[in-house]
Amino acid sequence: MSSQPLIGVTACTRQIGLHPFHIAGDKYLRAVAVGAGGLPLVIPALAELIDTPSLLAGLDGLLLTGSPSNVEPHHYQGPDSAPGTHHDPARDRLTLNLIRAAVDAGVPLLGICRGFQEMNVAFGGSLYQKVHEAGPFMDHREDPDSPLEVQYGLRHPVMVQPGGLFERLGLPASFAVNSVHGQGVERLAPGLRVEALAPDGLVEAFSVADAAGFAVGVQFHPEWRVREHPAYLTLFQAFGDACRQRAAQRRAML
Ligand SMILES: N[C@@H](CCC(=O)NCCCC(=O)O)C(=O)O
Repeated sequence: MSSQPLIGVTACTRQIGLHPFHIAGDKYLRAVAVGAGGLPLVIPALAELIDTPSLLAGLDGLLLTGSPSNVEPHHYQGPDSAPGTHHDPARDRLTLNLIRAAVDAGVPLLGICRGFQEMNVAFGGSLYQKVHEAGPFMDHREDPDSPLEVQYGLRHPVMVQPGGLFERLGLPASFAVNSVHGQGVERLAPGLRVEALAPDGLVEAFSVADAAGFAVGVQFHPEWRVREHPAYLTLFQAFGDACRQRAAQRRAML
């Protein structure tokens, strides 16, 4: 039997030419393999065709990817989006339920950027639709005209909050991260514990306080060059360890 845990990776819907596709970025799939040591399995945004309990029973972990699209604001009772905002309602339909079910089932979970925002919404939190217009915050968006290396380069530190999972994982009190998002956590959902903050006070990471397994969301992108950044690697390795533990439990039950 394979020692690689099977890790579901959420897909976005995308029209390519005349055809609709379900896609997941290469960097997420590679980070699952090289950072977490897992076998990535892309999960299409086909909520109506997926039996969630059966899917979760076959998974050792779940990675919620980032995306240029934004969660539709009606999911958090927010005002309508500005005209032209990119949404992906099929992805919302899948992920918001899947997140709650995964945590209930003890499936290890790592949410990145949109995935982190989805976790907050799934548990009853709300989002700033434009962080840069919301008050004391810096502009957390990338410059879309700069090379990818620059867009995903280190932009600001995050401050690890004492007494939490990040501290137990041995992450330093402060480390530098990238920043590639326009939205952010406004009201933190009940049951989420802040793990790290940006210097402007924006929530950059949380864990699900009473989750049976690893359940972490990060606003930054640890999948980017995961092997080159010690804190990114620590997060993916901890996620992979939790997935291997679940895989061993699942095998023991066979
Ligand atoms: N659209 C949201 C989430 C931002 C996000 O996930 N960015 C990543 C884009 C592409 C990728 O790296 O997968 C927001 O703007 O806050």
